[in-house]
Amino acid sequence: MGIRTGQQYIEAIKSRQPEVWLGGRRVTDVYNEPVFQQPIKEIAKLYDLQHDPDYQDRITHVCEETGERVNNAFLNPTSKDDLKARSELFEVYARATFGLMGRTPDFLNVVVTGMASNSWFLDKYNPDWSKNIRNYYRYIRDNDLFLTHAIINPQNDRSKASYEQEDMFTHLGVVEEKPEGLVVRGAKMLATLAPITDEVIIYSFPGFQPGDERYALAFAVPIDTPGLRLLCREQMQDGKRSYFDHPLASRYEEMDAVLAFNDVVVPWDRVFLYNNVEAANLLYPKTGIAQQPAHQSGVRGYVKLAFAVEVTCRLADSIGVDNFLNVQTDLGELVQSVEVIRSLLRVAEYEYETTETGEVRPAAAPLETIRGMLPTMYPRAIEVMQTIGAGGLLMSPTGNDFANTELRGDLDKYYAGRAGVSAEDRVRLFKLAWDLCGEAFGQRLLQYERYYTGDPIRKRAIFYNQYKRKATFSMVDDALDGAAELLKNDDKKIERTVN
Ligand SMILES: Cc1cc2nc3c(=O)[nH]c(=O)nc-3n(C[C@H](O)[C@H](O)[C@H](O)COP(=O)(O)OP(=O)(O)OC[C@H]3O[C@@H](n4cnc5c(N)ncnc54)[C@H](O)[C@@H]3O)c2cc1C
Repeated sequence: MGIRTGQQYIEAIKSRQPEVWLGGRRVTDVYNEPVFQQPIKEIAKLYDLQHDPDYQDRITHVCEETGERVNNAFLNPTSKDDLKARSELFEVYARATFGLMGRTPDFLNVVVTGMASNSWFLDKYNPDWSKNIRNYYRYIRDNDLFLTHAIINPQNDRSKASYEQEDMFTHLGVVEEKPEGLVVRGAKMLATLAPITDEVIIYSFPGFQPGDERYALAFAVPIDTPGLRLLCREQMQDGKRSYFDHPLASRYEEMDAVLAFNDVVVPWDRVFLYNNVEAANLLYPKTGIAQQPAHQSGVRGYVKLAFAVEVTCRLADSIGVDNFLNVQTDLGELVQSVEVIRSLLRVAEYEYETTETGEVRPAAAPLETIRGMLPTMYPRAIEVMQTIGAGGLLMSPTGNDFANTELRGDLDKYYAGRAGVSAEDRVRLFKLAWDLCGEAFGQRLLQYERYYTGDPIRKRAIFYNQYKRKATFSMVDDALDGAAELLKNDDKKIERTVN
């Protein structure tokens, strides 16, 4: 089939009945559930872009194996141009959603492509795993599927390993092997967009210990697999709020869910790794599933930061405060932070690495630096937005107020911005900003930037430790050696105090 249309994606959603729980009730019609409907349509637009003549060549390519057109997320990059093709896709999708939807289909499609093109790694442990991931890659590529993932154990007692938790199957683990597949039980989190996807893939960050064998697993199943329960967080909007009052929250809410597996049978041909602590710990470092998706996240994060900064600049301009030095300094800082991330991305793409098998990966250090810096840069942009918007963020009237002719005169007068900015334009802008910096929707976006791919605190510590293993810090020796050399000949001797 190759690239899907938005309508084909919607038909797929309508055809399935995943076990979705939301606010204490079972959702029986995902497509018509108000909170899911607009996000489904936003994802559908991304599928449609693949058929848009203005975008098709930029975000898709003809697959050598099938001759069909497929998304660039399924491209195994073997050159700098391939990386650029990937980057272009990431940016087109990110700009279509202002970077506010983190788990658009490209993200996990890149993960699976990375696993499949490094299947040699799994081959060492079990040739079936390697064959399974390659077949799965072909299946999602040729059917253009949308995946969610859950790689974290639920937050129970983090001081204990999975096997030490009170109930052996609190964290997702294997109960038994059957002829038809593995039976798995327990939970994983935090599957963003799960209710509106086609499939879920399970794998984990490294950190398994001996004793964790039953939890060391990777597999994929359809999202409506019997026994798989999707426990959604509280919705942040009811799906009925107006586009005038909530121009972003009404469109881009990404539902997150804990996945509870109640004796789910995973067919053997969908098992990619199982009962092997070493393989589970090496999956990330060996298969490029850190770097390739981090490229997507970096581009997406860059667009999201740039968007927040643009909103803040327009906010300041609309009420004439960007003539003040303090405001200019804050805005300058934000624009520079966008430039930092943009530059890091370009460095990552320019200083790419080629693996022994010929896969081209964006450089790890700049991508990891983006990962380390965005969790402070994005919240800072939001803080400046709150500071500059000040009380105005809280006093916006609604679309219904503007529609009321009795009020309209007052609104046009009291809510107008600087000369040339009408009341309606100013209020719409402030509402856009409030969705980002005040609404629960915006708080989730902030938390997303901090945690979407693991704990930034530990990740930065790991980054330093890896850096230290390679670094010699030799400039320090050069400086000390130079001074020691001079000391021999010079009269600037060590001063000694004589009592
Ligand atoms: C909005 C959002 C969307 C997400 N989407 C997805 C998704 O689609 N798929 C997915 O799999 N995951 C997703 N995640 C989950 C994300 O991977 C986790 O939030 C992240 O890995 C951090 O884990 P945690 O939330 O369990 O925090 P914890 O690991 O429980 O950490 C809690 C606190 O304790 C500290 N801490 C914990 N353990 C240690 C330790 N050993 N040493 C030192 N300090 C420690 C941490 O620094 C942190 O401050 C998402 C998260 C968010 C917020």
